[in-house]
Amino acid sequence: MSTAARFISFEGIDGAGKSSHIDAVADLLRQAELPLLLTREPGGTPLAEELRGLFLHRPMDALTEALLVFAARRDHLSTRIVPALAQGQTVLCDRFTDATFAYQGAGRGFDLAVLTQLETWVQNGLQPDLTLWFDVPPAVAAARRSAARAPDRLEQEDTEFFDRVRAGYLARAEADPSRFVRIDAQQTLEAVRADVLKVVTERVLARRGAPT
Ligand SMILES: Nc1ncnc2c1ncn2[C@@H]1O[C@H](COP(=O)(O)OP(=O)(O)OP(=O)(O)O)[C@@H](O)[C@H]1O
Ligand SMILES: Cc1cn([C@H]2C[C@H](O)[C@@H](COP(=O)(O)O)O2)c(=O)[nH]c1=O
Repeated sequence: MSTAARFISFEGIDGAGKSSHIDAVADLLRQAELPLLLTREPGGTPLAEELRGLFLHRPMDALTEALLVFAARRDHLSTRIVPALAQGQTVLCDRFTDATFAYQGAGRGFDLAVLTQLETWVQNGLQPDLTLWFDVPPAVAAARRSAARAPDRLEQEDTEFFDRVRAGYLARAEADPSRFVRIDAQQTLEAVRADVLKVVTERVLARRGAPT
């Protein structure tokens, strides 16, 4: 049997619903007494949270976006994620590098080879063990967002942008099918939650104690 996933990322276009389910995953894992780090990107450290504020609200080109998210990621990895994994914690991360390939790569059209190079430099081979991709049509996500909050800089992009971002996630999922699990996020909140908790039960809790 494979080992339990310990680095888990949550991905999807803005408004897909992923943030609504991370707390439920954390509750499930805490009940099983797993030590947890709950974090997000861009962000997760004081420096990376400052970069997040700039990223979400200041105008900038695609290369600047990519450099900022990878700078934030480097600090996040070296000061929070890598130490947490080394201490045996399970890491739940709201977005990671797949977002960069989807948003800056597919959405903005930025050079994927450059992103791959940055990914290699910054992550040195480290990837999530499991990525839950909350997949939803952009029109559904836009309706959810507009009912919930004022848009930030990325959320002001049009439906075509989010169509490309969604296609970017699909490409990443197809390139790494054992890491990705697609969640049909168009369902009700309850149905999505049931799917998410089933995957986490199978890929984390049921595999605890399996030989490495
Ligand atoms: N399955 C669902 N059905 C209906 N509404 C939903 C569903 N999932 C989430 N929502 C609602 O949609 C809104 C956006 O959800 P949420 O903030 O979890 O999305 P998100 O993917 O984390 O977005 P972002 O990445 O932009 O933060 C919230 O108001 C939430 O209650
Ligand atoms: C990590 C990462 C994120 N983004 C975008 C995606 C979202 O629009 C925002 C983050 O907001 P959220 O409410 O925390 O989901 O940032 C990006 O474009 N590139 C990235 O690498």
